[in-house]
Amino acid sequence: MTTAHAADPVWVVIPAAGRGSRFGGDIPKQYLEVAGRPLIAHALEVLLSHPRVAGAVVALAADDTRWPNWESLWGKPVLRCHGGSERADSVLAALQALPAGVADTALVLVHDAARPNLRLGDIDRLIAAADAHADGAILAAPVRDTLKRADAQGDIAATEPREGLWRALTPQAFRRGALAAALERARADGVVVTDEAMAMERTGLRPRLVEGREDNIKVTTPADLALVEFLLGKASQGECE
Ligand SMILES: Nc1ccn([C@@H]2O[C@H](COP(=O)(O)OP(=O)(O)OP(=O)(O)O)[C@@H](O)[C@H]2O)c(=O)n1
Ligand SMILES: C[C@](O)(CO)[C@H](O)COP(=O)(O)O
Repeated sequence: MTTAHAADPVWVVIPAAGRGSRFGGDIPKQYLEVAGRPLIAHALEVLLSHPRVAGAVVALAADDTRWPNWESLWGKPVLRCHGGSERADSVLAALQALPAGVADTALVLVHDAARPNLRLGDIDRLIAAADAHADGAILAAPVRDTLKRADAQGDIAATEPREGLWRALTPQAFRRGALAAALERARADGVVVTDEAMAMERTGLRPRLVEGREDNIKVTTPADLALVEFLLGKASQGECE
């Protein structure tokens, strides 16, 4: 498998077609206003501000009425497509919606719309790792807590070893053609992959883990919102770089 060259343009895919069922509420969480802007705007803008990034495709729900019709940000194209019933379907649809001139060897960064607190330093290190590692790379955070397995009653059944365990974050960086093929293969096998790396691992590849910021959190429940609001406020003041 070929590796990307350091000057090649990188494209961004943002899965943003989720319903936010765990979050609840009437507004899909990706459109909740946080630190003065919709959640989806924060990560999209920091990704598009990176000099290697050429543009983005955002996967939206077919009945999405809240997309602000951005067609470009930072002078770069922001395209959109309809997502699917699973996150992986939305990612695959966005890969297929990339402009025709984007090569199969082009590096694509897949990033959750629900992760607004992304920093340029993490993007830099992820792209550098993916440029150099043919199997791709993902941002991740080492598990620092003791892990317990629950029984049916919600009591502790076991303590699981945490050595070598990491929490997968996003962006996850892979080459367009290889990622699309891996996602199509998982779909054909009837396997729902929960991240892009899982699809690539299924084909025998071993993507590189790149330690990312612990505060690159995914807004999943209302409890996450206050923390993200605080973190984005600090980021806007130039802190926590
Ligand atoms: N069919 C789907 C499901 C999820 N996503 C996106 O994938 C990201 C991470 O998913 P998650 O946090 O689970 O979002 P939701 O699926 O909306 O949340 P829930 O599982 O609570 O419904 C989100 O940006 C979400 O919009 C997507 O594009 N298409
Ligand atoms: C892709 C991801 O954010 C990596 O941790 C995670 O798998 C998304 O899970 P979700 O249940 O779709 O939010």
